[in-house]
Order: sequence, then structure tokens, then C-alpha cells
Amino acid sequence: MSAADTETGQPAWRLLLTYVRPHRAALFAGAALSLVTGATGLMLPLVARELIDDLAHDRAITGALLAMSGLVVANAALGALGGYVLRRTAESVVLGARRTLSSYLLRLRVAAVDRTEPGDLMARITSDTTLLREVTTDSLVGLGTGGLTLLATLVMMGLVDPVLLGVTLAVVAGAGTVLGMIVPRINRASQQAQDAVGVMGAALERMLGALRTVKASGAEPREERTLHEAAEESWRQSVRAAKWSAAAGNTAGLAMQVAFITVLAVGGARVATGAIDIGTLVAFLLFVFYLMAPIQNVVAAVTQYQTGKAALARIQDALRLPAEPPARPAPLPAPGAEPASVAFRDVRFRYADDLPYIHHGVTFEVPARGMTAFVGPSGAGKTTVFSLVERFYDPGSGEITLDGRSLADWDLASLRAAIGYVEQDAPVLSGSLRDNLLLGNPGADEAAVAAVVKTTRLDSLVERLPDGLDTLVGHRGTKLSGGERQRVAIARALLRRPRLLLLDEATSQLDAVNEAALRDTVADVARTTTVLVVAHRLSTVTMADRIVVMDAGRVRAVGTHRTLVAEDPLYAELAATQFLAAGA
Ligand SMILES: Nc1ncnc2c1ncn2[C@@H]1O[C@H](COP(=O)(O)OP(=O)(O)OP(=O)(O)O)[C@@H](O)[C@H]1O
Repeated sequence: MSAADTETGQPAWRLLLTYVRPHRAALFAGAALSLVTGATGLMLPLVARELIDDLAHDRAITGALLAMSGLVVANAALGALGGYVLRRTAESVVLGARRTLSSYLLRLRVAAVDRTEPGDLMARITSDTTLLREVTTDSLVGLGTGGLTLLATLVMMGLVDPVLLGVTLAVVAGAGTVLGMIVPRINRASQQAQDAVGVMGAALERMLGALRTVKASGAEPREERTLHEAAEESWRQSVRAAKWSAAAGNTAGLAMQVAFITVLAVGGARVATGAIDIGTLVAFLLFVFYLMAPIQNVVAAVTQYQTGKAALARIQDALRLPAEPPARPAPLPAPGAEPASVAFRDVRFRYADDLPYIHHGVTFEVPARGMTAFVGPSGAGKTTVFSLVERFYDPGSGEITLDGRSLADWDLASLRAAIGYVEQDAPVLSGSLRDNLLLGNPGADEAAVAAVVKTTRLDSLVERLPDGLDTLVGHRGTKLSGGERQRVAIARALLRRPRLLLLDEATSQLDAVNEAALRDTVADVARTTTVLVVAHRLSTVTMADRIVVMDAGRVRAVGTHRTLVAEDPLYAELAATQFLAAGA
């Protein structure tokens, strides 16, 4: 079995058919048009013979001329129409594969994405799907029309002389054996060429995602080398595939020459013995000549299929990554909805089976309403608490509840609809400021947007920007400052009217005025919503209703700033060093 067959258990052509099936009517129409176009071409010599006959016998040639003109026009028109229908169908197959893949990638589990290179996944959607285009038209149609013509020609040959057909088939079978050895090599080389395109996509994504750091580190030559190496590897493998494809094509050509010579020799001997007459031999040789085109079509279809098969294998690999079940979007909490309570009971968690545990039995309870700060040394597992609440990952053991109900029992979309999440690096997506604010609640009205813009102190920024809320913020929000990005992320989360707000405070500082303003905003929000914050600032922890101190994957103390400073040495140390530095 080849790479495409092994893991899914079903051959690649079946997978191809699942993409092609919705367009089978159009594909058959295109193939039928191609056959009819071919037939009109074959009729031309007959009409031409008629015309010459008419001239020779002094008959009017108008009819034959009209018929010839009609055939020429029909041939061109049907050919163009057939070509268009086939190409359009192939594009629809590509579209179908791209839709399936992009929907699937959106549903991928975060843990699955952790183990992949986004650039490689992108290459699968953009580059691999493109290869399905040729495989649809060249392989399926080529195999269909070429196969039919081949069969018809073989039947005719059998009728003319079965012995010579046997001779021809023996030669063709020999060539088939050679092709059988070449074809897997085309598949392997194509797969490696596409893998190299994926590696290049991953390297590009890595470099463009950190372009400033690459430039500042003077790392351009090394990054350039990595990119060039991936491009060269793809070139090497594509050239290897081209070499084997050329060998396959020429093997078919050579086989036909050998068949021609063998038929001539064997046929000549048969004519000499009187087994067949010379007319039969000439007719048979003509058929051998006619056999050339369909055989080359079929060989081209098989070689083209190998490239498509390699692409299909890569697409299927992506579709086998673990994904969340498809879900319909859930409504956001109604205005004034009750805040949520959260509890962890003896939660043990690791990011992958081959990685160490991060949470070693985390237990805490957060009642509805109010603000709870999570503090602890870097790497203690605070952000991981948020990832588990959002169900980006599932715990290995123990239980996490929201409103007293296990997260496993929640519909994923409803769970996430109840939560607003501000990540530590506050991602801002390319697009306008408004797009970014409305990301989590596209239905929010102008008044709601204006209100969050005001509470997060984005109003002065919006006034300054040339197009206000419609100003484009650049790839990953590069046109905004770090503090502005954080405020955009908070505004976006607030616009969802969350029943639970998860705020992973940025370690970088906001300026004093904005920090105070945001502190007031969060304090306001905490009056009506449950707020969990991974705190890096003293100002945040001092206003928290409770503080959960985490260390090395465990909760070591829970209390208020005042009690913890007195009772927990680690907290006292953190408060004296880290927080004081940040909160000064
Ligand atoms: N996606 C991931 N895959 C594997 N390990 C991870 C992943 N995310 C985090 N970790 C590891 O889990 C541990 C806890 O990370 P976490 O982000 O929860 O810490 P934290 O307490 O929030 O730290 P900080 O205060 O520095 O943000 C770290 O050792 C980190 O290396």
C-alpha cells in the first residue's frame, strides 16, 4: 500500500471520488462533450472524402461544404464548451476540498495545533488542493475517455486478427510491468515535493511572524538559507517526479514502436503463410497506430494521479488531526445574566502524554461575582487554568465545573459563549479596529461599541485615528501600541457581556493613567461578572476579593492580600519583589 492508502484504510481514489461526487453530473457532461468533440473530428475525413467524390463525379458540393463547415464550427464550439465545463468542475472540486479543510482547521483542537506547523497547514489548503484540479480533469477524464477509446480500438483489433491482438497485448503488458515499477516512484517524489512546500510554508510563517526580531537579530541570512533549502528540496523532488513521469511517457511511446515492429514481423510471417491477407495486416497496423493516443492518455492519467494522490494524502493527514465536534454558534449571555461560578477539584493535567504534568491536583472554588487573582512564579500553571476553563484542553483527571456543572457536560459553544477571554499577548487580528471589537459579538450595536470604547479608554485613540473605528490596524495589530492592543482585547471581551471574564494580565506595563482606568473598569465589571485574573501587578492583587497562590502546579494558599502577606511566605516574597516592582 502507498502512503495515501495506509492510514485511512481506503485507497486514494475513493477519497478523490468523495470530492468529485457532488460534481459528477458536470464531469460526465464535460467528458461527453470531449468525446463528441473527438467524434466530430473523426467525421471530418469522411465528409472530405465525400466532397472529393462529389467533385470527381461533377456533383454539387454545397451540401458537403456546409457539412464540413458545420463540423468545424461544432468541433471548435463543443471543444471550448467541454474544456470550460471540465475546468469549471475541477475548480469546484478544489473549492470543495478547500471548504472542507478550512472548516476543519477552525475546529482543530488546540492540542493538535500545538503539534503542527501552521505554515504547513496553510500549504495544504493553498497548494495541495490546487493539485486536485489537474487530477480531476487529466486523471479522471483522461482515464475515462482514453480508457473507452482504448477498449473500442482493442475490440476492433480483436475482430480483425486475434493472433496479432495477442502479440500487441503481450508487448503492452511488458510495458505495463515497467510502468508498474515507475509509478510508485512518481508518487513518492510528488509526496516529498509537497512536503517540502509545507516545510517552506512553515519556515515563511515562522519568519514573517517574527520579522522584527529576525531583523533585529541580524538573522536574515540564516532564515534565507532555511527558506532556500526548503525551496530547493521541493525543486529536487519535483524534478525527480518529472524524471519518472518522462520515463513513464516514453515507455508508453517505446512500447507502441515495439508493438508496431513486432506486429509487422509476426503479421508479415502470417501473410507469408497465408493465414491473413495483406489488407488485414495494413488495417491492423493502422489500429496499432490509433492505439498510441489513448494509451498515452491513460499513462498521463496514471502519472498525474500519482501527484494528486500525494496531495490527497497530505489533505487527509490534516483531516485526521483531532478536532472539536461541529457546533452551531450559541447565543451570548443576555444583558444582566447571572455571573458564573467556577471550581477545580483535584485537577491533574499535562499538555501531552510525553510531557510532564503541569497541574498536580489543583483545587479551588470561585463563587459567582467578584474578582479572583491568580498569582505565582512564572510557569506555576496559572494560564493553564484559563486554557482548561475554555476547554482548549481537557484535564487528565479531576473535575472542572462552571455553575456547578462539569465542563464535559457543557455544549462547547454555550460554554465559550458565557466566557470572555483576554490572552496575555492580547492578539489583534488584521482588519479594522471595529472588526476586532466585533469579533466576539458581531451583532453589537453602535451604543454598546461606544460604551466599551469609553470604559477601556480607547476613545482618545479612536479620535486620533484617521478613519476612527474603521482604521485598519495591520497584521496582528502592528499599527497599535502594546497597551492599545491590550485595551482592544479587553474591549472585545467585554462586548460579549461575559458571565465569566478571564483576564491574563500582560506582564508589560501600561502607563499609570491607563492602568488606573483599566483597574477601575475591571473592578466595575467584577460587580456584575465573575472575573478571574492572572495578576502581575500589585494594584490588581490588592483590589482582588480573593487571591489564589499557585506554585509548581498546585494551589498553595487562598486568601486576601492582607492575610496572605502575613501567612504565606511565597506570596509575601512575590509581593515584596515582583509585584512591588511592577506596581510601583
Ligand atoms: N501548549 C503548551 N504545550 C506544552 N507545554 C506548555 C504549553 N503551554 C504552557 N506549557 C508549559 O506549562 C507550564 C505552565 O505554563 P503556564 O502558562 O500555565 O504558566 P504561568 O503560571 O501562566 O506562567 P507565566 O506567569 O510565566 O505566564 C510551563 O512550564 C509551560 O512551559
